[in-house]
Amino acid sequence: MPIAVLLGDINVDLLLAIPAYPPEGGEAIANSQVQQLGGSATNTAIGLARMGMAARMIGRVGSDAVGDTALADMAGAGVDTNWISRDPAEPTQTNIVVVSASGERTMFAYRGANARLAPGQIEPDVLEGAGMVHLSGYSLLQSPQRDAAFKLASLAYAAGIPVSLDIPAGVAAEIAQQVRRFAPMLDTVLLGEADIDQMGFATANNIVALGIRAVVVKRGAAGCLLVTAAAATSIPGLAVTVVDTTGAGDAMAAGIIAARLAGLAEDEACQLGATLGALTVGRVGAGLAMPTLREAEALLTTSMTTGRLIDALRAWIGKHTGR
Ligand SMILES: Nc1ncnc2c1ncn2[C@@H]1O[C@H](COP(=O)(O)OP(=O)(O)OP(=O)(O)O)[C@@H](O)[C@H]1O
Ligand SMILES: O=C(O)C(=O)C[C@H](O)[C@H](O)CO
Repeated sequence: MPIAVLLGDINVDLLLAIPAYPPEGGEAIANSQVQQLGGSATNTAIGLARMGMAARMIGRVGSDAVGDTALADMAGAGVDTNWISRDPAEPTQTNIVVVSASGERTMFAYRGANARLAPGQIEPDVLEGAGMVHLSGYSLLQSPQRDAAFKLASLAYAAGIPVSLDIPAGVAAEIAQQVRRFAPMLDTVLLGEADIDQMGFATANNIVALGIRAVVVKRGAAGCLLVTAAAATSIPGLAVTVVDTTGAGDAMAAGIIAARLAGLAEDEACQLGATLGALTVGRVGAGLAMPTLREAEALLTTSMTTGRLIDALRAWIGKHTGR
């Protein structure tokens, strides 16, 4: 099976669940505190590993203890960490993730070592065995990390390897110009419904018109919309109790990439993405909390009992567990 190569942030998320936001200068006492591995592309890499896929991560952490833990956690989950460098001066990014009573996340971050990933770190052999390349939208925020992302996308495009870009909630307007610059090299773009307007596109079809083969519009509890030049297909959301929305988009990307690498159709890939997204909002955080194949199968079985996707998931499980 071809592997996925991912470029983006490697973070430690400090998740604080608060009952309500305080006024500026006030204090919110959290109901709980969880510290765990995070970073959008890292979460997607772990999600892919949880699906039994091979994932190679390109990124940068600090020369600090949290960087050691992040690398060990990723390697322990089965992600190839050989293309991750250490910054001698900047810290591993730590995100304060404030989760409100409705489960919505708001983040505070210093980008530290992530932003210092340089194009010199991207050698052509990073694409050895690659079937897909995935970029996190956070990697388009600043150079030199953005230049590294551009170099990787250019190499992949030249080699005929499809490139996907996930645009996380909150940064769309900031990276709108960069998305247009990267567009000729992109195969698939995932973005939130509200981001389409914020980026000045008005409709998902206008993004497709840039030459992008598939646009996946993330719609929270409503699921997602797959838009190609030929059709728009709605994939409904699965019913779950929302605990924390952190990483839902990252999990969705993992499902889509895994299914595509496994040769499933585009709408089935989105269905698996929506399943992993729904499972993720039902738990605290992302990182090592990314759903497994068995969890995806169990949730999908409650909404559909037959079909190629379920068969494929069962075959995957059989292959990885000998069941
Ligand atoms: N409340 C929910 N119920 C069911 N499915 C959900 C829910 N929230 C998200 N999902 C699934 O996960 C996908 C991605 O979630 P969402 O739309 O919140 O993306 P996002 O804003 O990019 O997330 P993030 O940036 O926090 O990772 C949705 O398209 C949907 O399929
Ligand atoms: O990728 C980044 O830089 C993020 O801010 C993502 C968060 O760390 C978090 O894990 C949610 O995706």
